[in-house]
Amino acid sequence: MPPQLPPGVRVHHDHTTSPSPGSKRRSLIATRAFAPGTPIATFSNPLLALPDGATMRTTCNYCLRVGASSSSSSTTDNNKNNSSSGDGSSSSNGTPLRACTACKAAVYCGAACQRAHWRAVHRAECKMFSRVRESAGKEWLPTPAFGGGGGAWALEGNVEGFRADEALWRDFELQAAAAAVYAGLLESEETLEKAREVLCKIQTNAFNRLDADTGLSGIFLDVGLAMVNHSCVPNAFIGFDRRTAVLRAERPIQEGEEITISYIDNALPKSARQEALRLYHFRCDCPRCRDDLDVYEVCQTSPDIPLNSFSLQPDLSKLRSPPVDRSRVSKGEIEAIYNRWQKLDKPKGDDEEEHTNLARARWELCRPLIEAKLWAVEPLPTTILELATCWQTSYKMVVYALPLLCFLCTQCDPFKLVAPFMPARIKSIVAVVKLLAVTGELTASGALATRCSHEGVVGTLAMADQVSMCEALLRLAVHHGSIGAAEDWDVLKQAKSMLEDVESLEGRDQESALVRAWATDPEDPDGAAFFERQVLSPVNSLASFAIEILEATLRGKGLIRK
Ligand SMILES: C[S@@+](CC[C@H](N)C(=O)[O-])C[C@H]1O[C@@H](n2cnc3c(N)ncnc32)[C@H](O)[C@@H]1O
Repeated sequence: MPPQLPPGVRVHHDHTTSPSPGSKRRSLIATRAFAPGTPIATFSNPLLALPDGATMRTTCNYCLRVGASSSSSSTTDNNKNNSSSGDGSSSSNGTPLRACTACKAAVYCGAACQRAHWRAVHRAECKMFSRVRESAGKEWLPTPAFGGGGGAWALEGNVEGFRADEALWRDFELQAAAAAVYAGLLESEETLEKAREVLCKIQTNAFNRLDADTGLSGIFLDVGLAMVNHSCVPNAFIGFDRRTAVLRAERPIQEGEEITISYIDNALPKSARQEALRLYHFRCDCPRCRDDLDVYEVCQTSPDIPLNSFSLQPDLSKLRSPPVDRSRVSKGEIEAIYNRWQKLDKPKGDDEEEHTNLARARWELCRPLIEAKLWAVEPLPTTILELATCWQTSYKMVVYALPLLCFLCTQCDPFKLVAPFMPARIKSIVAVVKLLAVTGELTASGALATRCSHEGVVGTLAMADQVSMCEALLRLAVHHGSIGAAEDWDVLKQAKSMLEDVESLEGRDQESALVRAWATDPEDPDGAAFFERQVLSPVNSLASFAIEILEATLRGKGLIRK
């Protein structure tokens, strides 16, 4: 039985090339045209939706939102006949989780999620968990990442490919044996073979939803969504909202066109992408791989460039012909830089000094990219982002995180992710707003210069209308977030709530009207001039200090006064 597919998509079977290597077998095809950002299809009846092992006790087992740690002494209702709305709508972010009183393995953020999970899967597994708990004599047990059967439809498993990977196959053999014991099944060769096949299918078709910003965690497998193939220049992307996955267009999609997503971080250099795709057992033949294109080359031809008229990179000519000097560094050198960068040891804890030392080593490795101004080429943007993330929570460095994030929003993100509604772009903008809230207070109290020795940063912030900057940036985030993300996405909810706060400030009627005029029509002359002068200009000015701040901090010269 083929999977039940939502409207908007169909499965295409590649019969002609069936067993040939490189054949995609099945693909998901659009049954109508989709504009960038539009939802293509929603998948809300997953075969598997589990927290992963590490987050099992901190994630609601039904809605998969992260909560506070679980309490095993709970007395939650485990009434098997109880029906409920079961929509799992309670937000469990930070909510204490309660364990099922019978098995103590599954945890929930509330009774609605517990009832819904009971109906969906838990009634079939609860007794088994209890039995294993009794025989193991432990208070609680992890849910095995094995279940659901995976055989509801003939999912691709690449079993022979996995079998050829000795270390991984040994791991699958162990997991399969453990799963058979767990499920109380006879450890016959037939059972173990089936279990291994299920593990291969999960590995091939499930999505890992771990995302600290959304508060989502876990493994998600839907047999319809599992028909989407990979491309490093995808035309679609997936967003998760609790137990639902929404497939959205990233680029314009025509009726009859294959829908593709990226299984990996597609901004990585080619060999790193190939390594990341190794577990999927195919050789990618997308244009990025075929011609070994870098992010700027992919960006230059992206049909999404015009969407940036309403963004922090509204100069579309920069996106069409990026100001980079490729002659200074070869693609082979970039591969080598990335490999060396990845091998550097990461600090185990939160020690700021250790993180700065790592950033210093990474920054030096990136020097050829810096000299060629290839700001959006990995591993440079990740080096900057990780440092900015570390500085955001540092009393000493928080102000310096602002130029770094402005730089990422203007010089890196739009080239890496051309569609402005991509969640990573929105996250960076909201991060800038949060930092402006800090610098705004420091400016108002006169304390900014005591926390930042860079006169350019202090001067720019002193001259800026930081509240209007926040308002305009939040409008960008809310506009694009409403296109590319779930309404319930924490970052979007924060942006909406901060926008309400800013709009409710008194004495800003004129500024608010101009921001609104620009947000309604970016071509409106007064609104556009206001955005250019009060938002874009200070954001670009702050961004222009990022590299010298990084050089000064990471090359040990102390922060320069400019
Ligand atoms: C999630 S499944 C996608 C659906 C799959 N084509 C099928 O027929 O079931 C992932 C598997 O599809 C195949 N696949 C995905 N993208 C591909 C691509 N671009 N080229 C060739 N095979 C691909 C690989 O075998 C991969 O392990």
